Amino acid sequence: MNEQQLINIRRDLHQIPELGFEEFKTQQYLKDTIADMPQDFLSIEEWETGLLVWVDGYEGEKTIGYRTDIDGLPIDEQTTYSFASRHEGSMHACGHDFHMTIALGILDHFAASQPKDNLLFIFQPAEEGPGGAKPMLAAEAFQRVKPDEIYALHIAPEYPVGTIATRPGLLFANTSELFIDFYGKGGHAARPHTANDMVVAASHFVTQLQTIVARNVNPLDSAVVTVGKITGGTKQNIIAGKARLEGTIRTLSMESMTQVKERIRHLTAGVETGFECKAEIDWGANYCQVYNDEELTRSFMEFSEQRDDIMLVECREAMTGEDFGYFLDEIPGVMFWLGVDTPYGLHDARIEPDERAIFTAVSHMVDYLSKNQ
Ligand SMILES: CC(=O)N[C@@H](CCC[C@H](N)C(=O)O)C(=O)O
Repeated sequence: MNEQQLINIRRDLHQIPELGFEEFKTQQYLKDTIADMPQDFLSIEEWETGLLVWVDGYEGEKTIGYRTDIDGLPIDEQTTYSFASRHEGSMHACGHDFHMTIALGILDHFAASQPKDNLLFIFQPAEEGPGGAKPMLAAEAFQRVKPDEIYALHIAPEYPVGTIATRPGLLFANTSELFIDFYGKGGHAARPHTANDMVVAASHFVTQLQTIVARNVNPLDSAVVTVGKITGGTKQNIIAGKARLEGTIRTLSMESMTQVKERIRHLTAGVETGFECKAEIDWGANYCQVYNDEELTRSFMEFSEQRDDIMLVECREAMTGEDFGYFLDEIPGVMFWLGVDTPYGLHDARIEPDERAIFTAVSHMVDYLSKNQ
């Protein structure tokens, strides 16, 4: 594939973002694109809305996996693109259109030029939620072709194009979603004494949540508790009988995750008592940390450092979550950041990553995966 073809693919995919396990058009687009490649060494299997694409190696003594996520986010796009999302309310705002294009670019190379090792290209649904990696790993279809080592990347807005950033060991945090419903008693805005206001209860709770990171978690073991959404009530002059908080927890250790959840349970019980209401907690999807294999990561970093067109950064760990962590929990491998140089962060409706990063990643991974040939 030449550079223009890669850009066209990225722009096509950008227009059809779909949420987790609803990636039907995306799956069809991937299948159609792969069907245009030489087929001699390829076999393709569908898993839910994802794909597993096997490339037969000429020696085939081991199998190397390369994983991309394929889902979009529920965001109203605000870019300046002429090829903006055609799916109202959905957007590729976390770079999965880049990730897929890069995977297709690498696959296209090896479909035409048989690799020494077998390669498995994993097009995984639902990274943003509810999490496709865990069920995919457990699936018989995956276990049959399970690779011996595995790689993945994530775009990084803050680094210039040409940058690869990673580190041996912990790269991304443990995550848990957080949903809490508060149930009280609605009423007339002018008669608060006859009602039980869940906007007030939920507001107190959000303030109390801030004490967990400030006062409970060891300051040397970082954690984040973010409430990203609050809903409650129906009208300005009606007291809300119900309020809902939606958020996420991030920790660098499982011990802190257990501790944070325990504190949330206690604080919730306190609000139930203090405000005479009922609360229900749902932890949603939980992702395990992304932990890079130390030896493979050092070897990948050494390889990257030798390249004139790559600026290698040994970065700090991040509080981002990624269900690629489940693959790394079973298979040694490496995840890395790819610089795409945009002032807007991941999950920002205005993000416009620099497309030249696609060529950097394809050529780097093709060379890396060819290094033992
Ligand atoms: C790379 C990235 O942005 N990943 C997401 C993963 C979502 C995790 C889960 N749905 C949660 O919100 O806890 C992230 O938000 O870090």
